[in-house]
Amino acid sequence: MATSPLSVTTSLHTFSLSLPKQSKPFLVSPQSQVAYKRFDRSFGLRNDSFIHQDFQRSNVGSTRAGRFGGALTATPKKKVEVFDAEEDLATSLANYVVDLSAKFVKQRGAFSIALSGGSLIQSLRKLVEPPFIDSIEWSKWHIFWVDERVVPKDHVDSNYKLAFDGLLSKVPILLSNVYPINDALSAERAAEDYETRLKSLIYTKVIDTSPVSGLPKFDLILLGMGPDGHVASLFPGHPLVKEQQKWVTYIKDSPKPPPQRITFTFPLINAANNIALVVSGSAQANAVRDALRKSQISETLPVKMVSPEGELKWFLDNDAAF
Ligand SMILES: O=C1O[C@H](COP(=O)(O)O)[C@@H](O)[C@H](O)[C@H]1O
Repeated sequence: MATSPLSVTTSLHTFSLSLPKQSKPFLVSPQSQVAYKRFDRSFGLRNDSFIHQDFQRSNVGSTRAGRFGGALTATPKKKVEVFDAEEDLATSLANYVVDLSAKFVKQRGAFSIALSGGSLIQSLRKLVEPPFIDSIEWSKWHIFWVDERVVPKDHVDSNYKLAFDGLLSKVPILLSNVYPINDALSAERAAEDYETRLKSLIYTKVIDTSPVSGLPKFDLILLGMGPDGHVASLFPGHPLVKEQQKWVTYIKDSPKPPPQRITFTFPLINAANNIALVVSGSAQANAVRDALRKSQISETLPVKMVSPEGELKWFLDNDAAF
C-alpha cells in the first residue's frame, strides 16, 4: 500500500494534513492507524495518499474527523479510508479485492470470499469491468454468503440473486465454486446445512482454518452495515450477537424484512483474514460515527464487534463519514 511521507509511527505529533478539504491540525499518537486516500479519476493513480497513527483531531467541530468526536478505536490492523465520491470508493474496493485475490491464489491456490447483500453488491460493480475483470483468476474464487434471507434463490429478497445478477453472472466463475444456502430447507436446517458444508470445505482446504480458533478462516469477508449498525443479519439488541458456539445460525424475527434469515456468527466473522466494511450514504453516518469513536453507546452496535484475527478496512464515502 502506498503511503505518503506524512506517515507517522511514533510519539504524539501535531501536524496539518494535505487533503484539500482538511487543513486543521491533528494530534497523532502511535496506538492506532487510520488511512485517508484520494484517488485520481483515472484507474490506479493514487494522489495525496497517507496513513497515520492514532488519529485524534484536536479541533472537534463540524469537520470530518469532528463527526467522529475524538479518538478513533483504530489499531494497526484497522484502517479507515474516506472517499470524496462513491465512484472512488468503488474503484478502491475493486483494487483491494483484486490484490487480495492475487495474494491468496498465489499463496494457497484458492480465494475464499464471503459476500453480504444490500448495497455492497453495487459497490463491487467495478469488478465486472476492465481492467479488473481481466486481472482476476475467477476460476480460483469460492463464493459464500455472510448472511442470506430464507427465500427461494430467484426471489427479489435473495442475497444470492442480488450477487448473481450484479456480479456472478457477469464473470467467468465456476458455478461449482458458488455456495448458496439450500433454499428448500427451513431457516434452522439451512443454517445447520451451511455450517456442515463449511466443515467439509475446511477439510478439503477450499477454506483455510484459523490456527487460533480452528474456525473457517475466510480470505476475505465483505460486510455492509445498516443504519442501525447491523452487519450480516446480526441486529442491535438481538441475542444472536452473543452466539459463541455456532458458526452459522438462523433468525426468524429479523427487525428488517424478510424475517427469516441465516447468518454467520461473530466468532466465524472474526476468524477472517481480511474484512472490508463498505459503507456509503448519509443514512449510515450516525452508526459510522458511533462505531468509530470511543463511546459506551457504540458497544451496543453489532458493527463495533467486528474485530478480525487479520485486518479490518473501512471503505467510507463522504456522506457516510460526515
Ligand atoms: O439485510 C441486510 O442488510 C445489510 C446492510 O444492507 P445495506 O443495503 O444497508 O448495505 C447487508 O449487509 C446484509 O447482507 C443484508 O442481508
